[in-house]
Amino acid sequence: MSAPAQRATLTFVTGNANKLREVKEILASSPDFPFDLTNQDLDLPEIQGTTQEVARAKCSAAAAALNGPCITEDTALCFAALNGLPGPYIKDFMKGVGHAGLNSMLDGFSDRTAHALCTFAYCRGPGQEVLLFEGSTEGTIVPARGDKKFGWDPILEVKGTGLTYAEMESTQKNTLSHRYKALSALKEYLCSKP
Ligand SMILES: O=c1nc[nH]c2c1ncn2[C@H]1C[C@H](O)[C@@H](COP(=O)(O)OP(=O)(O)OP(=O)(O)O)O1
Ligand SMILES: [Mg+2]
Repeated sequence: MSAPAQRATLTFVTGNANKLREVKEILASSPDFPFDLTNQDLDLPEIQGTTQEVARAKCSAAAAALNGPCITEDTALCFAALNGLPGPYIKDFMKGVGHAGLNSMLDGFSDRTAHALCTFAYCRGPGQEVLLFEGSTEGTIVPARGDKKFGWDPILEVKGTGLTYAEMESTQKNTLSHRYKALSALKEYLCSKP
């Protein structure tokens, strides 16, 4: 009887326990994912710039710090009326003004639509190219509804569902979310790689 093939390990660098939980939940239904996922929380600088620039810089820094392959993930919340802002700066906005403040920022605008944008970045090691995989989900900014356990989930009502992310079961969020779509793209790449 032959021993089971040894699977390589891929480190997901994040300090966000909810991201890690969702990524594990999504990958649980993907037995074909070609890596065992581990996690490290590294304190990495997050630069200012486009979502792609932020994602590349963070993943390069993570691969250098780990001296090995890794993935990182950046999530932006982009308001149409504000040309995509807060975008990658949503963490500071959440901390600074919270759900009610994010709603107030759109008062005076007729357009309250937004999209959640997830960017996975993959780097094979220090100095190597960073590859990006994006996923986006459309919605509308609404007064908070549902469980307050994950970030801005209560204020994004997902287009076509009538529900905020926070009102959904995790199984529903994990089949239509920005994170699910970006992770599917990453998975497709990793599974097709020779
Ligand atoms: O699905 C989500 N539903 C609701 N809120 C979310 C989601 N995904 C990220 N978030 C929050 C966390 C943080 O306030 C900001 C993104 O900032 P971001 O730098 O990507 O995340 P982070 O610093 O918490 O973790 P990490 O160590 O991976 O950088 O939006
Ligand atoms: Mg961060």
